[in-house]
Amino acid sequence: MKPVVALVGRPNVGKSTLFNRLIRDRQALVDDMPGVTRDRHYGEARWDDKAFTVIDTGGFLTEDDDYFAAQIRDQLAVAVAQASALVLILDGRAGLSPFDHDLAAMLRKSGKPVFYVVNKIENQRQLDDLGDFYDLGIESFYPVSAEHGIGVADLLDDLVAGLPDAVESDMEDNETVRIAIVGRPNVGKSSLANQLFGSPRVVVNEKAGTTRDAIELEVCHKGRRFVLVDTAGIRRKGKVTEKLEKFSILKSLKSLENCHVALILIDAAEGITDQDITIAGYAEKKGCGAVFLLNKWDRVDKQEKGEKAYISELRQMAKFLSYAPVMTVSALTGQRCHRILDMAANVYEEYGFRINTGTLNRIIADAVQREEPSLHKGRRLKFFYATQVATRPPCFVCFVNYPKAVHFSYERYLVNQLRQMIPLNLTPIRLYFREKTGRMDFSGKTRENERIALKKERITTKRKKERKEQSRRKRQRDGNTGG
Ligand SMILES: Nc1nc2c(ncn2[C@@H]2O[C@H](COP(=O)(O)OP(=O)(O)OP(=O)(O)O)[C@@H](O)[C@H]2O)c(=O)[nH]1
Ligand SMILES: Nc1nc2c(ncn2[C@@H]2O[C@H](COP(=O)(O)OP(=O)(O)OP(=O)(O)O)[C@@H](O)[C@H]2O)c(=O)[nH]1
Repeated sequence: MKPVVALVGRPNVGKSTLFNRLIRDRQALVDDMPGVTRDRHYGEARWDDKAFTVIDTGGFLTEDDDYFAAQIRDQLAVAVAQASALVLILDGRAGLSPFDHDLAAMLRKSGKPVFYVVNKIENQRQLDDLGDFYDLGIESFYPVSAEHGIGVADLLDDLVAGLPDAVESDMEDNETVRIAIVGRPNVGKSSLANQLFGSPRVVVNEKAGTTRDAIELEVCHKGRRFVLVDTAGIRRKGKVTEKLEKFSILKSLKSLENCHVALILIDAAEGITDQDITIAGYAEKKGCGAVFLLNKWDRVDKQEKGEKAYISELRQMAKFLSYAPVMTVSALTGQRCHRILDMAANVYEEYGFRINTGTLNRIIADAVQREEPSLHKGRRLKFFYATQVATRPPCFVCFVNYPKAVHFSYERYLVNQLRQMIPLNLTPIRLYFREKTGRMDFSGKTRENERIALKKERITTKRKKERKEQSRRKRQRDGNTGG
C-alpha cells in the first residue's frame, strides 16, 4: 500500500490540473465549468523515488441546496481519512473565499500535515500580491502554477519528505483484473461500483448523466486485486452534443480497451433496449471478457416475466456475446452482487488461458478428421498445424493451404470444438487462418505421425542450415587459399 495524498479545494481552483501534473496523465477531466470533478480520482505518482497515490477530491460546492453537496462532503471526509498528507489548493487569481477558511479549518482538525498551495501564479506581480492568504492563519504556502508546472517541484520535495514508505501488501503480488462497468445512463453503474466497494465512493444521482468522468477504484476480493473503472454511460452518437459527454464516451470506449472484463449493466425493470445491445457490441469488438448484469432485479415483476424469459430474450438479441454469462442482480439491495467478482474472476481465468501446442493440434486434427471441410475449387482444404499466438483473449492461428476458402460455418465449427474440448466457455476466442505451403499435413493422421512430421521438418531445417554454413566456410577457405 502506498501513502495517499489528497488534493482538496473548492471548485475551479485547479485540483484536476495539479492532479494531472502529479500523475503525468490526462486522466482527470479539466474544465472551466465549476464542479466538473464530481468525484474522487485516484492516480499513482512518484517523486524522488517515493511512490504515492493521489486523490483528486470532488468539487466541494458551497450551495447547500445543491444536491451533490452533502454526498461530496462525505466523500471528502473519506478521502481525508485515507490520506497521509493533505494539499489545500487555493486560487491565487480569484483570491481567498470564506469557503477556503471553512476548508482550512476542517483539514486542520484532521491533525494531518496540510500543505497550502496558492495556484495560478505565473509572474512576479501575482506573487507579490499574495499577502491576503496569510489571513488563513498559516505560516507559509507554496505559490505554484499547476498549468505550467512552476513551483510544483518545491511542493513535491517537502510533501514526499514527510510521507511514510509504501508497505508491500500480498494483494499487489497478484495479477490485477481490470473491470469496466458499462451501460446506458441511469442503469445503475455508480450504484454497482458502490456495492462492490462497500462504501459510498461514487456519487449516485437520479438524473441521467451523473457519472461524468471515468474513475478508477481498487478492491481486493478473495486474494485477488480488481481495478474497477466506473465509466460514463455510453450514449448514442447522434444525441451527444455536450463537450463533456463526448469526452466521457471516448473514455468509456478507452476503458473497454484497457479492461479484461466488462460488466454490461442493463436496467431489467425498463427492459432490454437496442442501446444496451449496441454497448454490448462495443465490448465484443474490443475482445474483452463480458458479464451481462440484469440490474434492478428487485423492481422486476417476476410473475409477469421471469429470469428464464429475460435471459432467452437477451441471448436472442446479443447472439454475438453467447459466451458472456448472465446474472440477475440488484445494485440497490445488493442481491447477488457478492457473486459478481467471483464470476469476473472466472471469466478472467479463461480470458488469459494458454494451451500447449500439442494439445491444440490434437484438438484441431480430431475436429478436421471428424468433419472434413468442403472442397475448394475441387481441391482439398488442408490443415497443417495450429498455434496459440496470444492470450487475453485466447487467439489461435491455423496454417492451411487456402485461408480464404475456410467457410464461415466451418470456422464456427472449429471455434465450437475448441470451446468444448479445452474447455473455454466464458471468454471470447479468436481463430485466424494463414497460408502455409508445406508438406506437413496432419489431416487424418495419428498423433504419432504428427510428431514424426514435426521432427522431420525440424531435421530438414537443421540440415539446410548446416549445409549453408558448410558452403560458407568452404567459400571462405577457398578465398583465403586463393589470396
Ligand atoms: N492560469 C492558470 N490557470 C489554471 C491553472 N491551473 C488550473 N487552471 C485553470 O483553472 C480552471 C479549473 O481547473 P481544474 O483543474 O478543472 O479545477 P478543479 O479544482 O479540478 O475544478 P473542479 O472540477 O470544479 O473541482 C481550468 O480552466 C484550468 O485551465 C494555473 O496554474 N494557471
Ligand atoms: N430499484 C433499483 N434501483 C436502482 C438499482 N440500481 C440503481 N438504481 C437506481 O437507479 C438510479 C441510477 O443509478 P446510478 O447508479 O446513478 O446509475 P448510473 O448508470 O451510474 O447513471 P449515469 O451516471 O447517469 O450514467 C438511482 O436512483 C439508483 O438508486 C437497483 O438495482 N434497483
